[in-house]
Amino acid sequence: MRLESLYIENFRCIERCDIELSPGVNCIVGDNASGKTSFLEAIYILGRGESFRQSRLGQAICHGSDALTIRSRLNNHEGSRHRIGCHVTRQTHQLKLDDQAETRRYDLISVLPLQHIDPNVHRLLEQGPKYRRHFLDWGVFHVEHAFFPAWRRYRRALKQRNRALRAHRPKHQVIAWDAELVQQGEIIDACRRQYLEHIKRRLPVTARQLVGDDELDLTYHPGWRGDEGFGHAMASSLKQDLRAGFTQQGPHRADIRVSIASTNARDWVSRGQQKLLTAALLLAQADILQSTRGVQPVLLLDDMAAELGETYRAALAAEIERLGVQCFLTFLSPDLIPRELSETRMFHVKQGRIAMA
Ligand SMILES: Nc1ncnc2c1ncn2[C@@H]1O[C@H](COP(=O)(O)OP(=O)(O)OP(=O)(O)O)[C@@H](O)[C@H]1O
Repeated sequence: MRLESLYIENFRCIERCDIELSPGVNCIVGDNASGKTSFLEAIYILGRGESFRQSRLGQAICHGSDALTIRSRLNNHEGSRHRIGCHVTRQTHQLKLDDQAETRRYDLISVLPLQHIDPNVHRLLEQGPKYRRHFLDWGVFHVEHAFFPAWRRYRRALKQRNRALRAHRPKHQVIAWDAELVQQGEIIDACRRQYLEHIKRRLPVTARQLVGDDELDLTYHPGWRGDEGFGHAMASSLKQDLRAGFTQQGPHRADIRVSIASTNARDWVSRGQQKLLTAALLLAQADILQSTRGVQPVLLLDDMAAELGETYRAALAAEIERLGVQCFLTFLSPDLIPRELSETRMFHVKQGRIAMA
């Protein structure tokens, strides 16, 4: 999928922007606080229906305005075209895909798969399992069709079971949810395992080069103990669940371990290497999406030069070039744009005004 155009009105410091985009590499260049991240954020909102800044969308309305608007025309290489948009007021927000009466976040995510690589991307390795589950499930969602319905049913059953546990309801009201949890949990688990095999096969050369001859490996932890399956693990942890007041085992606790030469990667590599390794994992996902579903994701890379020297920047740029997908990269200065990126369209941003260079 590619964005042909982008229209932004009253979004953070961007009062108005109406531009045609390159189907390849788009570089957004400007000083600190000029509006580069806001530009990427606007695209992210179109593809996800929410912001990566974790604030309510209403807070992104330009100070002094009542509403913000973001719109784009999209096309894919097979010629299918879409229009997506988002209109936000202080009270409400409305997402719109083509002429659909009601657009859900699910519709946007399906039509515009976005891969976002920000300066904190290394937290995927450093921080809690939530980030790694999120990473895994982004790919599983787009590639394994059985995943999303199972995930939705699992979440619903988990919520009910936890509610029963918290309220100290009788045991039979708690275990009434177990069959559904186990059935859907096993589908989620199978989808994740299958997807992880794709990742292992496609982890780009960038990552292999990064860790030299040492072995880079990903190990999946399903979220429960023992080898006898989720049903068995769930039954044997009932007593602890009743005591704790929540469901302690299951796919909602899954994790993946990224290791190099059998050592956890976060304890082994430098911050710059962590960043490159994480970016390589995310780019592998983009690669899988293209090769298995023929869908091209859009890449958003915020300040890719931060903490990366020339060699690492060149390696990352070469990988982006190889993928050949549409991407948006921000830079503080044009000198930081790697030479490996060919045919780039450059936009200058100054105090929220965006113009083609
Ligand atoms: N709702 C808003 N209305 C107006 N301006 C806002 C709003 N929210 C944020 N801003 C401002 O927008 C400016 C641009 O922020 P942005 O994060 O896009 O900059 P940036 O170019 O990515 O900067 P850096 O290179 O320092 O990361 C900031 O000065 C910020 O204070």
